[in-house]
Amino acid sequence: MIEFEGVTKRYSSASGAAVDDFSLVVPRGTTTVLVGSSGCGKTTLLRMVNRMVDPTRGRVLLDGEDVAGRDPVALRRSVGYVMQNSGLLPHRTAAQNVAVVPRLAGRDRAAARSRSLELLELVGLDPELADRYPAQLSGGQQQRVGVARGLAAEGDVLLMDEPFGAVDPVVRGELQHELLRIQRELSRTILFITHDVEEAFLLGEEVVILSRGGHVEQRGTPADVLAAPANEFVAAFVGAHRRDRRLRVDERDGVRLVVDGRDRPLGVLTDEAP
Ligand SMILES: Nc1ncnc2c1ncn2[C@@H]1O[C@H](COP(=O)(O)OP(=O)(O)OP(=O)(O)O)[C@@H](O)[C@H]1O
Repeated sequence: MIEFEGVTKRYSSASGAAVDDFSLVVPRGTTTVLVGSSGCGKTTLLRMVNRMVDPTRGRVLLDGEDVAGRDPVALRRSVGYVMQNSGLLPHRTAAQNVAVVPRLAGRDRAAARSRSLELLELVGLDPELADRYPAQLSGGQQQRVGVARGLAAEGDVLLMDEPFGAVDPVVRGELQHELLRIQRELSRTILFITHDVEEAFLLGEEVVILSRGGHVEQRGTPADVLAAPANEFVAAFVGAHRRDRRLRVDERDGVRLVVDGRDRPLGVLTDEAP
């Protein structure tokens, strides 16, 4: 479990607060997505969890323990972290990049390699690519390696900072669905940040809509937020007024189709249980 207790961050005494009095609980084994536009403080919040940023005020607790009392290096080894541009070491192969994590945790070379190959398989990387260098992989493949490396941390917390932001929409969709599958299997405690509300709705069991200064405009399940935006800011941000979000049922040849506001069919209505 990750808990933010009234955290504030000022990068300098002259500047305003990047994050002002933010509180949140991310329950164990769930995915919470922080979503908001550029500069609202998402990365600052994420980095407080592994002490890449220390709060000016307030506390962050991991499983009840204040991270301020933890050794930053040991903490960062135990918390998985996946970033937008994968952050892979260019002179290490995909398998070596992942194996670095278990090696640092004290596993021997053979055990670290076997763990690395297991994780690369879990994230859907073709085993033939394991011994390639990052520059020999596509952006999407590099991100898979980045996710495998994040999962190699021994703790159950995974921080994901716009991990799929730099890949094309098709690959992005694949990676999102892979993450959902992996999460069904592993039940990690995931804090994910994005500025893409569609991604937040797809991945988050809970979504937190932020405005400047890490101000929480609304938090809830995607369904709660979409059904009842708390205010105009949220309604505009989630596109509640967009025509293509409105669905209706259309009957064609005796089949009831669900279509969106642009007449695109989304699926078939049946009376069967899912
Ligand atoms: N190291 C730093 N020193 C000074 N100011 C910073 C630093 N890092 C972030 N800030 C400022 O803090 C505010 C929040 O930045 P942060 O990166 O957390 O936002 P973000 O929501 O993650 O944005 P983005 O989506 O663009 O990455 C911004 O105004 C930013 O300029």
